Amino acid sequence: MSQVPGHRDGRPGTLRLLLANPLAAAGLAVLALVALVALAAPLLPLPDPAATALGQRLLPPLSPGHPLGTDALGRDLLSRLVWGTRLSLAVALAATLAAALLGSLTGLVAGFAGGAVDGGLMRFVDLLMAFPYILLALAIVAVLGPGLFHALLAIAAVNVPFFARTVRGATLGLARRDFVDAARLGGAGPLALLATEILPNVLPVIVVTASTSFGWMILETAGLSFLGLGAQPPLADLGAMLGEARKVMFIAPHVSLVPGVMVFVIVMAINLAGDGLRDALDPRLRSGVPARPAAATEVRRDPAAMSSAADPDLPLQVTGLRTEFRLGRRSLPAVAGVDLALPPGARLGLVGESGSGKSATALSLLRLVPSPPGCITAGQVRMQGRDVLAMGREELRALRGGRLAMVFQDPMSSLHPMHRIGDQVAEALRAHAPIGRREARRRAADLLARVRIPAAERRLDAWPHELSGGMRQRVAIAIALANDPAVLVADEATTALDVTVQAQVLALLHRLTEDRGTALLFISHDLALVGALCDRIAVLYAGQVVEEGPAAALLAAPAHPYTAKLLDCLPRRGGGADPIAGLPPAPDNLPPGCAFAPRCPHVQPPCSEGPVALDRLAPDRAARCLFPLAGDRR
Ligand SMILES: Nc1ncnc2c1ncn2[C@@H]1O[C@H](COP(=O)(O)OP(=O)(O)OP(=O)(O)O)[C@@H](O)[C@H]1O
Repeated sequence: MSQVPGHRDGRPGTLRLLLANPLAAAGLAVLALVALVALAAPLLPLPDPAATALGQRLLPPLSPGHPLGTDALGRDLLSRLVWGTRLSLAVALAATLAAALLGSLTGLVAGFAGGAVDGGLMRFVDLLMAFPYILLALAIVAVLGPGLFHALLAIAAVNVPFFARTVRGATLGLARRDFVDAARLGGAGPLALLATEILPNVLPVIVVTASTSFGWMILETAGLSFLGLGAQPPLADLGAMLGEARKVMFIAPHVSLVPGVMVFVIVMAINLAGDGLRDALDPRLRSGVPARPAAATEVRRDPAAMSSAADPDLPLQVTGLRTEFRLGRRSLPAVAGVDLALPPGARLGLVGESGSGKSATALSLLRLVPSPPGCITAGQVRMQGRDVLAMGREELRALRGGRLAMVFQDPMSSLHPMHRIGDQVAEALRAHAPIGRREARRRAADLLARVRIPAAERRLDAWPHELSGGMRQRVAIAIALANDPAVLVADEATTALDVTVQAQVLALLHRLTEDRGTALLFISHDLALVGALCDRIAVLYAGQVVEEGPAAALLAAPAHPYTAKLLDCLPRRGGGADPIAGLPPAPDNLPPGCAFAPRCPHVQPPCSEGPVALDRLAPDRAARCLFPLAGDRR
């Protein structure tokens, strides 16, 4: 793939992202134009903005020599507008920089240091915020005396608290995060932590706060000048122009309209550009257009390449599924043509190394891969014959958490911390069935009992943080089971649990498939765990199934060298594990031929010649290998 110049990873830069957002680009263009004209004011063939000509008072726009007319003293409005804009922009910019610097520093120190430092600094900030800001600014100017510089100081001072509070909030959230603790453990001092760990994360917040405050500062400067406390004659910024125009507002409205429209245009342009900047600076939104992920993964399939062999009896049938992540001009095929079939009550294990595409496959089934950057580009996901990838919004909403449910790795992030668990289970029930609160609560208690939560009735009122990790995962499973799903997808659902709890959750999942005929897709990197639970296993490598078959047969005699190597990685009693040499390839940089060839101990020249198909070895086994292991080679 070709790359965007200047960006190693091919992602678009901030400016390109900003320009890709039409509103932000329009705001930026208007702002650039206004700033350019203001900067070029001394070079433009404009009359002196302070030169009065009483004989030419209040000329209307389009008068000869005065395109925007004149004011009450006969001064040229166009010239005053350009010079006034220049002054307003300069004051607002200086005040923004001063407030951003002082406020951000206060917020950073308060949020990072905590304790008495935080208390002292924030009480002072609260004190400043206790006064209406315009009153405070008036008070400051009253003490210092009128004048543009004093207005600048007043406006900067009243905006310090906004920066301080915003930056402190962002810093507080970051200061106790694991990556900061890791840097602290690595020996970084407080200053280094602030500069290298916290500041880069807070910077987008500062930039966005500054960009929105800039608009406010233009209005505030205009406000003070309008009241006669800012720019003093003959100097005039936009606010002073408005103040002077007030007296002739009814006989010559254009005199106030000219600066008024300019204030409106600048403030709108700044807000639009500021919004776009916030999106462009957020690395999570950098992967394409600056937008938040859509409610469902985008599907862009070639209709001509759709297969039609649907089996209406299968709870889940995946054919040729292909999911890509589009990062600028790069395209990472995380799922590269996956086929899976789950009959009722089946337990299919999906295993593979980190990055092999397990989660991307699982999320694609529910169309939960974030778009952008994710996009499903080929294949079908059928539930009882209906193609999930062709479903509309409502149908998809009913399906998720209904017939097709999912359990994630970390129950703490899937459970809402502010709702009692009984309410969360009841909500899952009520989202899919028209039942009352009392009935939902009764069924919620049944569900908690079904997932073996002791004293289920009492636990309904517990908060997520009051439960152990294992209990939380059971609640997540209870929510997934609320609507008796035909298919349950469990993505690393037991990875965060200790072995005894893990065994209990596995037993629970096993019983579910046996008792209710729920088909289970169990995703894990742990082959032993998958072997203990599942009746079939599919091994994923570089987004493709490389081997599939009954669990016992596949574990006893793997056919693909990758499966064999994965088995070697399992710790053995009395001996260590044997890790696989090398690293999995990047999805967008696969070797020609078999993706495992560069790491394969049995590689032969034909392996690197061209794509390798998933071949049937027996009626119920398949491997994507030209030289599958057999007999003593296994
Ligand atoms: N939001 C994303 N943007 C860009 N690339 C992504 C994104 N999510 C996943 N990928 C890439 O897709 C590939 C597959 O990732 P996936 O999360 O499916 O792997 P996995 O097998 O589930 O790994 P793990 O076991 O570590 O969770 C990886 O190369 C990963 O870097």
